[in-house]
Amino acid sequence: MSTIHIKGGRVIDPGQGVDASLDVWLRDRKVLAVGREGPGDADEVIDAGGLIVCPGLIDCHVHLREPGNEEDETIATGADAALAGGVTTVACMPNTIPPLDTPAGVEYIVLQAKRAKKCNVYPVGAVSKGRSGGELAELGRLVEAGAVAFTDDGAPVANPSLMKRALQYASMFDKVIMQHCQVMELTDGGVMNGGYQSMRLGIPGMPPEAEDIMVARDIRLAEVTGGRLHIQHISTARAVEVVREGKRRGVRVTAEACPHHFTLTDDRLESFDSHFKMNPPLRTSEDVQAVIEGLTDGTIEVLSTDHAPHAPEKKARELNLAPFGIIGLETLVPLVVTHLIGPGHLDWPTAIRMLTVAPADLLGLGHRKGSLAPGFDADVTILDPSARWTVDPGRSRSKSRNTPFGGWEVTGRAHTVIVNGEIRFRHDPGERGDLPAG
Ligand SMILES: NC(=O)N[C@@H](CC(=O)O)C(=O)O
Repeated sequence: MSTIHIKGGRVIDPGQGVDASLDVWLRDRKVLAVGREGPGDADEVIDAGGLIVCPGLIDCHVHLREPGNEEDETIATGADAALAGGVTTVACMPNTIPPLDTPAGVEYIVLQAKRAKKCNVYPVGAVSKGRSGGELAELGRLVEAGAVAFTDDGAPVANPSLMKRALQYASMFDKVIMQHCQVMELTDGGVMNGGYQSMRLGIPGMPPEAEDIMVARDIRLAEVTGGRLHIQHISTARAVEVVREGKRRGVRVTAEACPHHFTLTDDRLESFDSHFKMNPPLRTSEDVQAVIEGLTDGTIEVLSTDHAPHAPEKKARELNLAPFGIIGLETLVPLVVTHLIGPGHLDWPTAIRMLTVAPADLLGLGHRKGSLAPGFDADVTILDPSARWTVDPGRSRSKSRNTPFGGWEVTGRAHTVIVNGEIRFRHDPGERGDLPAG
């Protein structure tokens, strides 16, 4: 029976409506108490003075690459990068090789994550067999094996009839269909956002309407089926507006935004640097502003990373041949602090909600994760809200280095991370890249 006492921190637990200087006690892999009085006999005491103590952060959109592309990432390395980013739970995407479209594939992820003993990993199953968009996967069997949601991420579920059936069938298990919204016929061969910059640079574009159209289509399908729809990595102003309007009609639609879509714009591609190549692509400043407004007004309720590691030699290829995607687990917190909380777009409780109780509810984990209520899992993230440091790709715990944020001076980082009642990450003070306070 081990007890951890986290004392003197600012406890922010939006699920419980808590934002106060309180102590937290963990015992036997569960939250024991949050308050000013607790058991005196702790095995470990953590001084959280000047720090933020919150439920373990949950990232619902992470590519771990295992099985099949272990040269980019493994479950162990990705789950370790999550810890360094303050993330205690990830939902991993099914675009592995083979894809997660069978119970055995889902069970493999669960087993490998347990062996790694880093962050918690929950598999997201494929919607269609082989992620081919042709035939529904056996969703019920995938749920039994441990799938917490379904997506064909990396590809849309393009066939509207299949999408409609997926929404209907998944709702039998109260699971969400996460959609990568892209009309492929409009983006074929595209490398960056389609618009003024792509024309100016002579780079094939992916027009925003490729996202807008599928978002609108799928919201209508969710409306007629009553199914649960989640819009992944939303990136366009029109998509945000369509989600806002769908919510007004009572449609069961949620949405997530990733840091690159609220910090970067498509003019960055003038560098022809593939670290600015991801899908959906970087959009215009109007789109960035709309994503921020969507976060501010609650249209977008989840923050995620779409952590998409690619080995350096793959990203070193010329722009139109390099794969889409960037890593993000270790820059999530600093980019949220620096570019959402710092400028006043979000307050701390709202930002923490988007990384705890909101993704927990999305993944059906809200009864045990995403809050510090007594009896909940002892997953705790302790953040240093004022730490200033410089992003150094070479120090990432990911196997890959493909971040566009290298060299950025940021504020905020993970201090201590506890998973299942065990301290699994401590930031070592004076680490290279730390900047003087002030
Ligand atoms: N988001 C990305 O840019 N890349 C994703 C797949 C995808 O969604 O295209 C990946 O798996 O690399």
